[in-house]
Order: sequence, then structure tokens, then C-alpha cells
Amino acid sequence: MRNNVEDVWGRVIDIVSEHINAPSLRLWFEGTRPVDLYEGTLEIEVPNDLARDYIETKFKELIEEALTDVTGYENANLIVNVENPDRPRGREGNGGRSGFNEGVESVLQARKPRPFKAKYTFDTFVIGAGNRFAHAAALAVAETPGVVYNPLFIYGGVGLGKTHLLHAIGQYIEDQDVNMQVKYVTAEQFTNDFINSIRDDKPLGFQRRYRENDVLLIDDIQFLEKKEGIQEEFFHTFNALYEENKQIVIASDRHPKHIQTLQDRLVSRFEWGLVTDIQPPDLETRIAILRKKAMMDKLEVDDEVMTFIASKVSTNIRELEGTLVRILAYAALYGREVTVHLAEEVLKDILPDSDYREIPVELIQHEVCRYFGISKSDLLGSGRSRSLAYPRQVAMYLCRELTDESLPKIGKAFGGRDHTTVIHATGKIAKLINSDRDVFNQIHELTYQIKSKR
Ligand SMILES: Nc1ncnc2c1ncn2[C@@H]1O[C@H](COP(=O)(O)OP(=O)(O)OP(=O)(O)O)[C@@H](O)[C@H]1O
Repeated sequence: MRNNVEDVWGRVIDIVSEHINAPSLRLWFEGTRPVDLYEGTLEIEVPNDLARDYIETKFKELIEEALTDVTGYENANLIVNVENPDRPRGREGNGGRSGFNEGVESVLQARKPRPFKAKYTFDTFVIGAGNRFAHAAALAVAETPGVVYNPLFIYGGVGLGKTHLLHAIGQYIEDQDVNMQVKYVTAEQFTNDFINSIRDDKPLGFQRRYRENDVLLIDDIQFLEKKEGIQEEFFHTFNALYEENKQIVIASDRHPKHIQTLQDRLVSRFEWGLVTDIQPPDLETRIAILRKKAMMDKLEVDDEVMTFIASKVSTNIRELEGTLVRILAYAALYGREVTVHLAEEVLKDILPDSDYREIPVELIQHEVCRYFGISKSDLLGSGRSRSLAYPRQVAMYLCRELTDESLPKIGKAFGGRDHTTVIHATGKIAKLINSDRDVFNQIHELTYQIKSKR
């Protein structure tokens, strides 16, 4: 059991570790140890004059505030002494690291377990039509926090890279400047932290933890739906940061307008900056993501297998990567070669029917006709006006994207056209998706409609 003084010092470090970066914390606090505590006065020992001077000038105020929080004494006081080399360290007097030294490390581990996933960086993020804009905005924010888009609000479906981008921003900023205070939390953690601060009657500690950052990255903000009390608190946090030109980045699974009961004033604040979405990746991007994953994890996988997986799993990148991993695991387990055939076998087991079920070309044609208000004979006929040619190209593109049919077969299904016509059509639409947001949205909507009807 720790005695009281060590316990108090441990909790103080816990609080101050929120405000001091990890290298500094290690450098200045690892060699310290608590010696005595009397009411609100804590005495610590440090190894040398330099550490004493540094702690006194830089951290005394912060430590004393934390000490007030922990002990409840308003005028808490810190006394820093240089240790007496003759006095043995540690309670056992073994002259080794005191229990507390390890405490710094454990606080660092627990509190700052490197809040970011090392592999969620801009380098590992594959750019495609669906995320190009969100990626560009995220990078701009990372390069000039608090300047260009504030707040940056990124929304999109499950597993499409929102958290990845938030982490990428955080790591990029920290890499540029170690003194930047960057905090990443989910809205749920924010909520729990707030509730605990009320329970423990420590509102100031809470405010400090959130308002004294240069960058606040808050994930899954939709969690605040129907939680007006927390929204209120978030509103104040937002304002405090915003007024100081601190960067705020928010991720959500939907547009702020569609988060029920989100206060109008929050919605409008989110719109002060930039609201941008991430859409599901197209086939090419999905293949590129799998390639990157295989490269990073040093996995040997045929392109053909990756293309097959990418054609089957289309709406969630986490699932896409997970499928690859499962196929490889299966192959290793049964000592089999990784082939399309094997992938097919595994996919049948792991994908729910609805995901695996083939999409018929006729369904795509039907939905495209309905969407553009043209007849099937127009779609398959020879009319070349834009009002017919464009829907036809869209339909061909979707057949290529959503079915396994070969180019000649698709050509044949469109009034016996040549496969080069299909290549031309898909290339054209793929290009338009990248440059024209309306086309992008049309394709997205159509894909959704088709999939929901299969
Ligand atoms: N463009 C991309 N390039 C490479 N990997 C990506 C890309 N987008 C997403 N991923 C990967 O897909 C997985 C899921 O992404 P992430 O967790 O960021 O999704 P999310 O949008 O935050 O999902 P959720 O809504 O479930 O929180 C992660 O492993 C991430 O690295």
C-alpha cells in the first residue's frame, strides 16, 4: 500500500501530466519523490539544483493548483528541496528507484498511451474520390492549426476513415511542434469526464483539461444526441477554444443538422468552419487500400485476390481490411494457397447474404432509368443525345463497379455494344466523379438505391 504522501503526489502527477508533454514529464519528474505532506503543504525532493529551479519556475503553480484539487486545501503549497545524497532513497532504503519513479511512467502509460494509433497517419491514408476533399481539409488544418478551417467537421458512414484522419491531424501537429498540446477524445469520453468532474466536484480540472489545448480532436460527436446538458458544456468548451484561435476538429457519423436535438447554436458554430463528408470508396480506391495494407503488414497477396475482395466489400473499410486478414488467417490455418477460389469460399462464410448476393445488370439498368426518367429502350438504344448517353454511361459504370460481369458481357447487355465503349464510359464517369460533386452524389445515391433493392 502506498502511504498518503505518495498517493497524493501520484494523483497530483496524474493531473499535471495532462498539461506537460511526456518528454518533459519524464525529464523533470522521474527523479523526484514526495517526502512529506502536512495539510496542504507538500514537500518533494529532486536530484539537483537544476531540477529544483526548473520545477519551481515552470510547474510550481500548476502543481499547487493540482494539490488544491487533490487535498482540498485552498492555499496548497509546494516545497522543492534538493535531495540529501546521504539519505537512502525509497522506503526500503535500497537506494534504487522509489516506487514513485515508476509512478511517472505508469501515469504516462495510462494517461498518454500515445493517444494516437501510429499507423493512422496521412502517409497511410489512401486518397480517392470519396475522401479527397476531407483529406485535403484535414491536411490543411494539420499544417496551420487554428487558421484555415475552424472548426473542421468531418462526417461519414461507419469505418470510412474519420478516426484515421483525426489521428493523422494530431500526429502531424505533434511531429511539427512538440510543444503543441493536442487532445483527442471521443464524445463519450468527454461526457464521462464531465460527469466524473461533477461527481468529484472538480469542475476546474475538467475545464483545464479541455480548454488548455491548442488542438481538440473530438470523435463521434453524434454521441451528444439528446444529451442537452453535455451539449451545453461542449458549447462552452468550444467557445473557450475558438476564442483563443485553438483548432477544433470534429468527427461524426452524420451531418450536424441530422444529429437530433443538437442545439441550433452548436449546429451553427460547426458551420462557421468547414463541414465536409467522406463517402464510401470506389473500387479502385478499395483495391489501393488493400494494397497499402498488404504492403504495410508485409503480406504476400495476389492482385487478383485483392481485386476480388474489393469488389465484394464496398461500404466499410474496416470490414474490407478485416476480410483480407481473415482470408489470410484461414489460408494459414488450413495450409492453403491464397487464391480467388479460397477467398470466395471464406467470403461465403463471413459475409451476410445480403452483402454477398450478386447484383443483376438488369436491376442497375432499371434503377438508372428510373433515376433519370428514361425508358429501358432509350437506355439500350442508339440515341446519342446527352440526356441518353450520360445515363447509359452511368449505368455501365455501375455495372462495372457493382457486378462481376466482364466488359464484353456488359457491352452486350447494353444493346450489343463493344467492350471499348464500356471502357470509355467507365473511364469518363470515373473522371467526372473526381471533378464534379453532382456526379459524385448521383453515383452515390444510385449505388445506395441499387444495393437496397437487391
Ligand atoms: N482512406 C483510407 N486509407 C487507408 N486506410 C483507411 C482509409 N480509410 C479508412 N481506413 C482504415 O479503415 C479502418 C476504419 O477507419 P476509421 O476507424 O478511421 O473509421 P471511422 O470512420 O472512424 O469509423 P467509425 O464510424 O466506426 O468510428 C482503419 O483501420 C483505417 O485505417
